[in-house]
Amino acid sequence: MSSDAPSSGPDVTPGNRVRRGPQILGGAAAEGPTFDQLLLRSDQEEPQPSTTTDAWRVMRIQGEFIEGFGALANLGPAISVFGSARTQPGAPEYEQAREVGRRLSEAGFTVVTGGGPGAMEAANRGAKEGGGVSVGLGIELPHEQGMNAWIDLGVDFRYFFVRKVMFLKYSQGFVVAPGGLGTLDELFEALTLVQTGKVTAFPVVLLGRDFWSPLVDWIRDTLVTRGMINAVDIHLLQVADTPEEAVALVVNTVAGGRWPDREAWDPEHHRTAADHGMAAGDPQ
Ligand SMILES: CC(C)=CCNc1ncnc2c1ncn2[C@@H]1O[C@H](COP(=O)(O)O)[C@@H](O)[C@H]1O
Repeated sequence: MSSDAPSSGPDVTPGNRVRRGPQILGGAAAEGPTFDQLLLRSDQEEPQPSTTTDAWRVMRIQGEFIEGFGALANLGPAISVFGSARTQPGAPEYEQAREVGRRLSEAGFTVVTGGGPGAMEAANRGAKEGGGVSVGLGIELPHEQGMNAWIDLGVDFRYFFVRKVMFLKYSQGFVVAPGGLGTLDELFEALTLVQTGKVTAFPVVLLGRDFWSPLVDWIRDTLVTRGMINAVDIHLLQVADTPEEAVALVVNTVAGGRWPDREAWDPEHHRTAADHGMAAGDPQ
């Protein structure tokens, strides 16, 4: 598919490595409240009929996990790319996310995104341009936008939390482009899971030093200084200036196995990233 191909629909030509083709699970267009909204609203606000009680909802949530696991089970090595839904085509951030998608697919990774517009679309588009497999894990939203046009395998989720499990379970690392609350949510979910040892060897690379430096500075100067996190935790993040650097960091970390190796880390002596050969990814 050429880089200027119209966004007319996913390329599911024979020979695509994902034979499953586009697959939409769960709800698409959301008329009325979404499933997440129904789950999270208090039953006190409005009495619920028995078929929409939380107990029944658990069965639907379970079904969504089963469908998601089934659809994604054979994905192979994958990296998730997050970033703003509002990044416009042609913007530097869009082109960078696109290059990340392309470089990841050229390195043999499936590219997973939230399936939406902006940086998600850019990364999916880059993945297709690089000849790789492009996956979108969509979410039912009050104002549904639909999956972007650059996806081989699309799975729509009703519940944000189910979808977040899929990102973590089926990718080996995250590249995070500039974004807003949704992007920060995905970023901090991953960091928390690594910090608490629920996930190991999971690189998280922030793309765009200008954008991310104030956050990294705040984490170091406030969270570390005030004892909210350990000094070593800052090394859970790696910052990249360019798509090339971001992809190199994430790919090398995945290839290297366990990172951050918290057992080998010596918090007492606050060893630097350079001691571990991680200077390239040291957040400055
Ligand atoms: C323009 C607009 C609001 C479109 C919404 N359409 C979306 N479609 C799919 N995933 C989304 C969407 N909005 C937010 N997300 C999730 O949150 C992240 C982006 O949120 P944000 O724009 O940084 O906060 C994405 O990585 C994605 O996983």
